Amino acid sequence: MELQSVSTRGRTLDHAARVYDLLEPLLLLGKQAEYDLHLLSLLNVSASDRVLDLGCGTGVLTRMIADRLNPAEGGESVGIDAAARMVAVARKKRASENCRFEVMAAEALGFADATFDAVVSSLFFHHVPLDLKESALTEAFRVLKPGGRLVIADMHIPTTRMGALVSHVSRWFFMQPQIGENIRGVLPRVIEAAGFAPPSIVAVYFGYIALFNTRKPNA
Ligand SMILES: C[S@@+](CC[C@H](N)C(=O)[O-])C[C@H]1O[C@@H](n2cnc3c(N)ncnc32)[C@H](O)[C@@H]1O
Repeated sequence: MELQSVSTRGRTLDHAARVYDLLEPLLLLGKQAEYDLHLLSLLNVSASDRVLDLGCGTGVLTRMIADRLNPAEGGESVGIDAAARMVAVARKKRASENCRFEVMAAEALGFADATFDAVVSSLFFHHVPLDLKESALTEAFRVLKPGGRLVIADMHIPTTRMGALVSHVSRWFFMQPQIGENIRGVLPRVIEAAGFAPPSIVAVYFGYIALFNTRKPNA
């Protein structure tokens, strides 16, 4: 049965699914793998962790996480994306015992409370308007266990001239007003408003992208 995309006001990438893995390295000058590795070092997964990747696209990060988990100990990496074609590509590249992909909107997660040890996301939050950023983070908080980690890579206030230039060009190129919200620095405020501890923030990729690292407080 053909997968169906879910309805969302986020900017989904069904139309780009086939070429995404070719385009992304060009747009990010091959830097994505570098900051995905940085994100993974902050995440520091244990073999038995259950990890959720929001807006997983073709599942590059979801698979990198799965490689660090042990299914025999319950380790599982789950990627969700609202775009059915992205999920179809991700599943084709790899779906295994401890690595699965679902069509789902980040603002309406179909998982029980306290299911995951960690939630991650790379370049998803600039695809959704402010109220969906808020709902997605409230949902991330709900599905995390107490003490669970949240690590996000996304556009933030540029810290270098080059970063400012790249963010203005990408706002124009992608015609996404939500990028403007990100570069005005809304994410840390929205992360805290969802109940998380204040995130630590590390600038990467010419100060154009930041890694936000925080936890759900212990109950
Ligand atoms: C720039 S891509 C990032 C993909 C992947 N995380 C990566 O780093 O390559 C953003 C993804 O968010 C997805 N998306 C947009 N709105 C969404 C929503 N409300 N819920 C879940 N995914 C969404 C898009 O379909 C797209 O695949």
